Amino acid sequence: MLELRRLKFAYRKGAEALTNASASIGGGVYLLLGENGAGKTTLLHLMAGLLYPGSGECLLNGDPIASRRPSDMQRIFFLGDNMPFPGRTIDEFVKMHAQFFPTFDPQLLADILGRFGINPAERLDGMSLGTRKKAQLAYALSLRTQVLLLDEPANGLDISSKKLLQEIIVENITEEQTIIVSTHTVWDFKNLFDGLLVLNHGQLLVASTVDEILGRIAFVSASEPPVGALYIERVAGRFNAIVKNDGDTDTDIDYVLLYSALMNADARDNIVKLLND
Ligand SMILES: Nc1ncnc2c1ncn2[C@@H]1O[C@H](COP(=O)(O)OP(=O)(O)OP(=O)(O)O)[C@@H](O)[C@H]1O
Repeated sequence: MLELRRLKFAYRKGAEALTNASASIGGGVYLLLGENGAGKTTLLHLMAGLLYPGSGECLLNGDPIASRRPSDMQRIFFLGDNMPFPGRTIDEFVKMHAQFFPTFDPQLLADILGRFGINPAERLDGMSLGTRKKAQLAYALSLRTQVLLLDEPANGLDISSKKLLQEIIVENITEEQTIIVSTHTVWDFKNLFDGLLVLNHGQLLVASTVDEILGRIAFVSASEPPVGALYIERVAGRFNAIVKNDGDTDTDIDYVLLYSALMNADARDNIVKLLND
């Protein structure tokens, strides 16, 4: 379990990049959304122990991650966008680094590399951007850490690789694992997520499971604007709306509509209040 307790962070010469973030994040795959500069990478770095909170805490199983206890560091892996992977080949990189992670599963690495069509003896510096990214993702997933933080994992991947990545994650995630995926392209993995985190100008507006969200609000499409809707968008003559879920209306989550609503100053407060009450 990851817990954020009134977590704050400011870069030396900047405004606060994260303001009073509080949340409890259990197992499952979470989508992390926010505009450019909203604080997503900052939050992932705090969760990985790569940054120290200005105040507040980020806890893993009750331990402050900022203490960087080896037993906690072995449970967390952060894969950034464009991260350098020193070593000539994946095999060589794994020999140098994977030993730090007791949960590393070499069979899973071989399996994922095989499914992506990557030879572990292939030189990393000769790989295309997308192939290198797939090799890095294969390594990250095969570490089987309790927490896996993926910053823009779909960057550089072709359409079939994105589909395959989604399948591999679904097949391999265990109940104890939390995977947080920061991405600007939700539709790449739209059936993958169990939860949602939304940042806006350093404020964590939403940190909920999809089930919790759908228990509070419903997503409807109608030929007339629904009365009392929390947010409405008109698309191709229809009204796509977010409404309060008073009963047990069963709808699918529309991440793009919810995100647009949360970025809309008129709709934001009511929806955030409803989701967090
Ligand atoms: N090293 C740094 N020094 C100073 N300010 C920084 C630094 N890194 C980020 N910031 C600032 O902190 C804020 C949050 O940045 P962050 O990189 O966390 O956003 P982000 O949501 O990941 O953005 P993007 O979607 O563009 O990757 C921004 O205002 C950014 O300018």
